[in-house]
Amino acid sequence: MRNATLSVADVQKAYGSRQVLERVDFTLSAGELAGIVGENGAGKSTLLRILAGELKPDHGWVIQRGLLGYCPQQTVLNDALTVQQHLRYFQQAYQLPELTRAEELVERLGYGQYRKTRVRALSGGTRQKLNLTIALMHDPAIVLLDEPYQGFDWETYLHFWELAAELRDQGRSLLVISHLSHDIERLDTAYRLAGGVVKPMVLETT
Ligand SMILES: Nc1ncnc2c1ncn2[C@@H]1O[C@H](COP(=O)(O)OP(=O)(O)OP(=O)(O)O)[C@@H](O)[C@H]1O
Repeated sequence: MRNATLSVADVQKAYGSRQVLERVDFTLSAGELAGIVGENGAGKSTLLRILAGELKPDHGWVIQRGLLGYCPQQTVLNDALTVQQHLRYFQQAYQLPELTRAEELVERLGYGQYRKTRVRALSGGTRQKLNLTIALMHDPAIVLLDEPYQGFDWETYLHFWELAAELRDQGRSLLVISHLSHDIERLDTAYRLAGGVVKPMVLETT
């Protein structure tokens, strides 16, 4: 496939006797905004954790070409640190010379007033904004997002999709996990995860 940045083939995963992923195959390309929808418990987070390298599949392989950004469903934040301290911490982790992009994302997502606030005092939606900022601040080529707009108000939800489309137009690859079928109209490619397999959905064009 043209400019494939993420190739997934024959990925299988069971928890004990429960086979969650039977066989997952798909490819993500540069400049593609894709999504995977599925019912609660279908295995979406399990798949994303495997793609992010956080969980080992029982079988199959994942090939990634380019830097990865991952926004997990559970935020990976420290309650005792402020927003700004998180940005500094991840600046070191990603070895970024400056925080320009991170600052831009903070402004874009509209939570600049909380820079000096400790995470324990942030609302769920604001924590999620920080989680998303951390996933994007190093300008990754491949972006894996697990229900990244949880707790967002409607306006922020729309800003999120604008940002996603912008990254796609800049040639990044995005994979968004969702349990909301109405998100599919915002995607270039939509897949449904059911019965342990991922199948393309036909998108209606207007
Ligand atoms: N660490 C684990 N050990 C055992 N079972 C697990 C584990 N993680 C997930 N499961 C089970 O595997 C199935 C798939 O879980 P997963 O979280 O991947 O689904 P999901 O599609 O992301 O669901 P949701 O939409 O509710 O987030 C569920 O039945 C879940 O209970």
